[in-house]
Amino acid sequence: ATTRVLAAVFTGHGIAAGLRANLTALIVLAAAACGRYLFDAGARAAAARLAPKAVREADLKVITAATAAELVAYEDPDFEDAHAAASDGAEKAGDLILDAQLLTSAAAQMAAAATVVTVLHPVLLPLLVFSIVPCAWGAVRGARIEHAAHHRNLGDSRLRSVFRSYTTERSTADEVRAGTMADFLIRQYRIVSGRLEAEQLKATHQALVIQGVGDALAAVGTAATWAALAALVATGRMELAVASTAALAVRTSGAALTTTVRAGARLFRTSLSLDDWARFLTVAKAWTTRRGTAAIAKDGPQVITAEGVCFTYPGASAPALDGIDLKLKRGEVIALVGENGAGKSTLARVLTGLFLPTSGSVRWDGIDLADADPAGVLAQVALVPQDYTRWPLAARENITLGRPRPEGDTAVHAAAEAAGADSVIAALPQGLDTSLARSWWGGHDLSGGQWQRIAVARAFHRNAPVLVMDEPTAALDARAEHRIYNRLKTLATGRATVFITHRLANARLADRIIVLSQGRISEVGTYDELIKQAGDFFEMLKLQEDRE
Ligand SMILES: Nc1ncnc2c1ncn2[C@@H]1O[C@H](COP(=O)(O)OP(=O)(O)OP(=O)(O)O)[C@@H](O)[C@H]1O
Repeated sequence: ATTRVLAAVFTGHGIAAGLRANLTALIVLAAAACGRYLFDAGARAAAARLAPKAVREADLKVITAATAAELVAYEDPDFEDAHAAASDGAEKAGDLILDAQLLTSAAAQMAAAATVVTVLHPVLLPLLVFSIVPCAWGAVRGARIEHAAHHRNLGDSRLRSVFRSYTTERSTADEVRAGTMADFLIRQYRIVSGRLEAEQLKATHQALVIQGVGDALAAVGTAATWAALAALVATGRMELAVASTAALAVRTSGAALTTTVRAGARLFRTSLSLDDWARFLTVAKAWTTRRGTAAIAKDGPQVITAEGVCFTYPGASAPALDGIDLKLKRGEVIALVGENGAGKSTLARVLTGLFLPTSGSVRWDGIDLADADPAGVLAQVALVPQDYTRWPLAARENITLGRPRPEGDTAVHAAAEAAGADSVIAALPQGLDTSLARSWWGGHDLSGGQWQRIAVARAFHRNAPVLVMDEPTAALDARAEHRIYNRLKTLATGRATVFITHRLANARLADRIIVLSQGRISEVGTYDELIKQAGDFFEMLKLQEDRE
């Protein structure tokens, strides 16, 4: 149709008459242009609708895989790097849709133009291909080089964003100011940024050289196409109107080529990021499927036994736990004491199945936790960790953690009362409905000790048969601490309870005290027995009493 319209224009018998005679061709051209516009707009609209959904689903996969992985995975820097790359990849999932749409439409345009060129004269096609291939090669190689640099930079990128958030976030704002740390942190930020930029610049240079070679070869191909076209016209083997259509097609395919190569290279880079996303899902799965499916009794274990338990953190040179043997019965309260770094928190995590021992075993009623269904195990555990989280949620959700009991708020108030958090809730403007997200409008904040009472209330509310509290009263005033330990005996009835404390007088209420030293059990006994032994425990207690 284009050739017929052009021929009508170029014949010299009057343009209007020529066009009138070729009205059908003109209508075909107009319809093709409108059709193209409509299809293109439709494709863009569809891509714009799909892209955010793709990002959401990809991100949810990362979140689900990360939360299902073993806790110890977070101790492995490779897992963290893979996680960062996957989060990056998930964000690019939307680009994948948009780039794929752009690439498809550009490729369709190029294919159409190439078909036209071939129909007009077959010799033009190989020349056109010669102008495409080197350009595409250069772009793909360049994208690969830049992505490899991005990969090498993953650790530093993570470090930089950590520096950034530590420097500017509310939780660290007081230390940054009181410690006049801002200059130091900004200097560190600059150092890491410098490393990142140098690596990126090196990669960009390499990519530009490769792309330059590809583009130069492609330019030779394009020049050859134009030369062939000129030769065909000059030797009378192609009419001028046909040559004009061919010239239009070559121009169209040239423009489409540029878009195709750009979109293709971007798509390729995005696909490499999605490779990272997929790789993380595999890595996380490997950290998920390390346990069995044996079912734990629904009402929790009667006996927890640790035999020859050793635990070494990934990458650590020395074990944090070394040959621990221990038996904890339901209804018993055990206090774990020892110096900083002795292994108390690690042992608490191993006994509750949060970590699996590197060697040895932890059994709940004879079932090795390595063979047990992890969800079934953790459903029986209530844990107050040393570093509890100040969830940006309402007070109610900060205690129920999204798992309300059938009794509703009655259970929440009972748990709060046992943890001494009832007075905290009573002072909140909207009681349990008060948002504890200070950074958001209308949020309310609590003091360190008030937060700790809420954290203890969480564990009490969970009403699980295995209760583990890691320094639950470290931030509490004397009265609040006294109240919790007074209540503990009652709350521990029918449960297996472990608490970690540095205030050794609190260990008096435990049925058994276990003293840890450098990952080993150094003493075991009741409070009175350990005092009689006059060993480590007695010595630490004396030091504490003398100080007080
Ligand atoms: N993520 C980790 N990677 C490597 N080593 C770790 C990690 N966490 C703890 N450790 C090491 O494991 C040992 C035991 O740590 P753990 O936190 O269990 O001690 P703790 O007795 O609870 O100490 P504290 O009284 O200070 O809370 C320490 O030597 C510590 O340095």
